Amino acid sequence: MAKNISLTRYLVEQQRVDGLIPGQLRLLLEVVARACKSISHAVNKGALGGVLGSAGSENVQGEVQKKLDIIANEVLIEANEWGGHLAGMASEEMDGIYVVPNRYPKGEYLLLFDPLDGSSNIDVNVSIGTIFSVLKMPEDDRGVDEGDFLQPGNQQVAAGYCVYGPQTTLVLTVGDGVAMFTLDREQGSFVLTQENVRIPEDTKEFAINMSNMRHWDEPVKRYIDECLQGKEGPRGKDFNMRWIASMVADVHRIMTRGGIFMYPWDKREPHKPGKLRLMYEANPMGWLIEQAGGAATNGKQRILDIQPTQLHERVSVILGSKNEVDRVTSYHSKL
Ligand SMILES: O=P(O)(O)OC[C@H]1O[C@](O)(COP(=O)(O)O)[C@@H](O)[C@@H]1O
Ligand SMILES: [Mg+2]
Ligand SMILES: [Mg+2]
Repeated sequence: MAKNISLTRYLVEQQRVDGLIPGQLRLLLEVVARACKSISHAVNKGALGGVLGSAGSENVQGEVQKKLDIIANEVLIEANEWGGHLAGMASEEMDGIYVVPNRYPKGEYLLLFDPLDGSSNIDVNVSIGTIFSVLKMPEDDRGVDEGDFLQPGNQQVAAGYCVYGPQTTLVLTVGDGVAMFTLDREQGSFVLTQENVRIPEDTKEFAINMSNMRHWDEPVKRYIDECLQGKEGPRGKDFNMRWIASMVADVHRIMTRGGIFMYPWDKREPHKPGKLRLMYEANPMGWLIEQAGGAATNGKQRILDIQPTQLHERVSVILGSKNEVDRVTSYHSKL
C-alpha cells in the first residue's frame, strides 16, 4: 500500500481510475467525513467541552437523548445540507425526514445516519461512533418524501462508520471492498490505514448481551449454549465473549479480527422485531460486513434484502464471521 493516502486522494482515485463513484457522491462522502472529524473533536473534549450528560429530551423511539446525540445530529445536518449533493436526510434522532431547504441546491442522494451510536457509553469514556448509509433518490421523483427512503439495503451506494475510540477510524465501502482510514490529528485528515479488509470465516468470539438470555428464542439459546460448552461440547472449542454495548465498536472488532455479533429479537418487547434500527444500523453495517466477506441476517433472511416499511423500523441482527452467521441462521430454519 502506498504511503500517506488521504481519504480525499482515495476517493478521487475511486472516481477517476475505477469510475466507481460519481463526483457528487465523492463530495458527499468528504462532507460526512468532515462532520465525523468535528464530532470526534467534541467527543475528545468531553467534560471540558460541556458535551457529556443528558439533554433532557426523548427521541421518537422513547429513548432519552444525550447532549452528544443532539450535537452529532446537528453537526451532520449542518455539514451536509448546503453542499448540493443531497435531497434529504433521515436520522435515528429525528422523528421524520429532513428535506434540504429550498434555499440550497438539491442533489440526487439521500443520507441516513445514527449520529451517535453507543449513547450509554458517552459518559463513561468508552468507544462510540457514527454510522451512515447513502441511497439514491428514485428516478423521476419530483419531491422527496419518506417513501423515497424505504429502499432495501442492497440499494445502498455507500455505507460507513466512524469509531471514536483511542483512535478515530473511518471505515467505508462504496461496493468495492472495505477500506479503513485513521484520523491524523496533526494533518487534520483521514489517512488510509487498511485496504481490502477481510473478516475470517470462522471465529471463537461472540458478542451478545447475556443479561437477556432468559428472553431469547430457542435458536439463539442453542447457539450460545453450544459455545458455552466449549471444548467438551458439540463445537469442540472454547469461545470468548465481548460486549461493548456500542454496535459500532463491536462491529469494528469483528472487522479487525472476526467474531459474531447478535442483537436478536427477544421476548421483552415481542411485538418489536428487535432493538437495532434497520436503516441506520443494520443496513450500513450489514453491507460493510458482507463487503469484507462476512454475512448479516435477521435469522431468517439476508438483512440487505429486507424491504423496509417504516423509517425507524427495527430488526433482529446476526452478523460477522460467515460460518458462524450461517450456523445461527440455519438453527432458525430448523425450528
Ligand atoms: O444496552 P444494550 O441493550 O446491550 O444495547 C446495546 C446496543 O444498543 C445500541 O447502543 C443502540 O444504539 P444507540 O446508542 O444509537 O441507541 C447499540 O449500539 C448497542 O449494540
Ligand atoms: Mg445506535
Ligand atoms: Mg444513536
